Amino acid sequence: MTRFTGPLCGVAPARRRGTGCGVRRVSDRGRGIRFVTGRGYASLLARIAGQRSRRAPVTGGKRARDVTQDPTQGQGTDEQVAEREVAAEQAFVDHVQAELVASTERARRLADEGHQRGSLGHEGGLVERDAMVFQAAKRIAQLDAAHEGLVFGRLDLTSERDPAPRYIGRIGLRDENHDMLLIDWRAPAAAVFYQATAANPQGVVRRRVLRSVGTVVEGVEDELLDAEAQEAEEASGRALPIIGEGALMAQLSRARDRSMHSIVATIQAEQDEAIRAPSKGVVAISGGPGTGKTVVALHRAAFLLYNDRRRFESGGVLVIGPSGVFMRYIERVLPSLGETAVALRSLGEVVDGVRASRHDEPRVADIKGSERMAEVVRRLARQQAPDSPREFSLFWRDNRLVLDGTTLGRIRRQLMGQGLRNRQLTRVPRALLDALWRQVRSERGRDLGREYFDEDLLSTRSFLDFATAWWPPLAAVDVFTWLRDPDLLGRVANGILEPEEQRLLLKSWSEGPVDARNGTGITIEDVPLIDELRYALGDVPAATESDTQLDDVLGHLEGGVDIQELTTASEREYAPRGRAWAPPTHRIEDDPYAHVLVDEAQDLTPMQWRMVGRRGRTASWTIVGDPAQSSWPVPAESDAARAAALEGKKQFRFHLSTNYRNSAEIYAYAAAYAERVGLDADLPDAVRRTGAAPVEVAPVAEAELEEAVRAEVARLADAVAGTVGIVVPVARRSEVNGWLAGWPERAEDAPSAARSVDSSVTPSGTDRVVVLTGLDTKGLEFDGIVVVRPQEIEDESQTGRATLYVVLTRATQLLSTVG
Ligand SMILES: Nc1ncnc2c1ncn2[C@@H]1O[C@H](COP(=O)(O)OP(=O)(O)OP(=O)(O)O)[C@@H](O)[C@H]1O
Repeated sequence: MTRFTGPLCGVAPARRRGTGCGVRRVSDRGRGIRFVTGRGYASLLARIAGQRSRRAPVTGGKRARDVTQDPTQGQGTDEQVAEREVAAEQAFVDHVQAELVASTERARRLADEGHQRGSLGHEGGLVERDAMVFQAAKRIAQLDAAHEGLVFGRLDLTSERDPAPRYIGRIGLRDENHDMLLIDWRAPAAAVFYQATAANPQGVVRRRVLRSVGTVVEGVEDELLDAEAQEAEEASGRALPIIGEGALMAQLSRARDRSMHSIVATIQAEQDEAIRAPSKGVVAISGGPGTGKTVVALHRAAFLLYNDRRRFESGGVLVIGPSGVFMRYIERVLPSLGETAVALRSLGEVVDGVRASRHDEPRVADIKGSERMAEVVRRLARQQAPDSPREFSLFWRDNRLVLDGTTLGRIRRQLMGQGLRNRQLTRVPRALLDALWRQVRSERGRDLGREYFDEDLLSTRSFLDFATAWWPPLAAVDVFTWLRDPDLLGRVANGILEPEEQRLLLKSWSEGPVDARNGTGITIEDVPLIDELRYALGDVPAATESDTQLDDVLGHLEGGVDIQELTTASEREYAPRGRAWAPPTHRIEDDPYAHVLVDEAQDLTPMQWRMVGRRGRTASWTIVGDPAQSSWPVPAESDAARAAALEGKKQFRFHLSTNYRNSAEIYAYAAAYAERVGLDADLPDAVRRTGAAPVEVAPVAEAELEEAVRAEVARLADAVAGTVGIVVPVARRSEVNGWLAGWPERAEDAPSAARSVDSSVTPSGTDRVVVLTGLDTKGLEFDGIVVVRPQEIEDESQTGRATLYVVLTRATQLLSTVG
């Protein structure tokens, strides 16, 4: 690709002629397209510039000098040309911002009007209000999110194609006349912004990225895609100067904070293809570390919502990632693209009402993740509830009626054969009454008749107590705790799990009581087991949760399962930020989504695939992963579970080949490690050089480890502007966190270190320096990484080499290992 770079700011000296932007405004309203061309646009800019100078200056950034009315436009030094270009873009951005304010105001008025209609009180008014408030609130949410860098792109096409620039934004925007000001980046008309290359410019002469802080344009970064066309344009008086070093490098070199940012301005062509892939079947995106798989998948979610809003908003989009830290890392990307109607859940939060954040140790995690657990759980779901009565008897009209173990066993098998256990609740009384009525022999009893008999027993306390205790409604979480009984575990795991495996499981479940809602007593690896149980048992009828009396059961079940909806779609959608978690619905029917996006898919265990698969039986999918980063030791078993979860769906594969995260020096080091330890790694090209090779600190004795780590952390924290991660073996996490909490020079960088010594507590989302285990780092990135005792990380699990490879690929600028 031809690029022109000038001595100061990259303006090609030979290309500084020209008299103005020659911009025209595009409208697609009415018949065809209406243009406001050349002179018209110049006067629009002049008008906007005039308005802007009367407004209070925007704080928080350097304001470019306004030179849009400068008659000498097109002449001057490189710096002057750059300033003029920035000022012209600022004028446009100001105009868009003014429109945004007006548009938000219109949406608010609409919402107010909706509320007023609702207060009229009649039903029609309420329905109408809900619809209006829903639409207006959505628009307001979108527009608020769009305030940051709303306008980020500009395309200048050849005059034959379109002499007016096209502006690309996070959302599309029209002015009050419905003229198009800004094209939504997801619209077909914006695709060329990402797909045009120097080899195939598709009519684009210049692609420009606006670098903004809030609403202030700080600079522009241009790419010249067609030098010949540019010459021709300039010859006819249209100036298209080229400024800056290119947007991508500027973006990649920025300091990292604790959040992932949208890449909407610099999406690369191969990434764009994956983002815009059709919304059917399974889109599988692969690629090595740092190739943008996560960020591309998130932009794809935004694309799908834009493209088929009705389908994906009403059906729901579920984004699944490995951990709570990771979900917090990515949570701003979609709102910054104007999309809020997406459920973000870590693997410990996939099941409604269950929220686990702690991992089991690798040996236990391997057992719990294995497909063999599905059969263990199936058997568990058929067990009789511990402490439930084993027989029943009563005298009725001269008869002794008895339900003994054999009779109850027969009834139990018969009911189990008819479907899910909780769904049989309505059939239990009749089945028991049938067996009892058969024993009524006395004339006195028979003469009263069956109907009388049923009614009499259904109002007999001892019978009701027996029936509800013998066949209680069972919540999955409660049944899950039965596994803590060694005898019961031995029965259901017989022939499936070795005694040593059972011992490990019992040990993992030996800690205190369980409260699944806040993760007490359960791990991320337990969640798929609980889900499996939910599906094996069937839903617990909501009304029986607090009251298990049979008459309540009957009352609710005779007329069909009538469970109150606990949250509405709009409640879920407009939950305040940071509370994406929806209250539990407990309904299996509420599990499925219209689109399921799985990140770090290489790590899903077979049991997790079963759990996730249930959420997407009829969905389209996006799955991203890199097999070389997998921490599951039996890939074939996981592949089979994944294939079963996606059965019958067509797969579309995309591969990303450039590493945008690591410096070339760091990635060369990580790739050499992967090769040395025999990982079959997909090795992308790292495009950015820093000149800073990774540092291996000579092995230190245990007594000197803290000081060695402290020195490296200090060196990196001084050298980089952004985040620093200290990555440690699992067994050292608390210890190293304690060190960090005690280093006074890091008090400002790591204020929450003292609070998060317990490994189940994740470090705060704003700390600049944090301690993480190898597994915690999945999907994250830091400017600097200090790896403590890498050999121990490698040795601590069967897949320790893959984990260490992940760790070595997390740094953007500096990497240090302390052996
Ligand atoms: N086109 C792009 N423009 C700017 N930055 C990009 C681009 N693509 C990716 N990045 C950046 O590269 C980094 C890595 O992206 P991301 O985390 O999505 O990669 P990944 O393939 O999921 O990584 P891994 O598998 O190693 O976790 C992020 O900082 C992301 O913003």
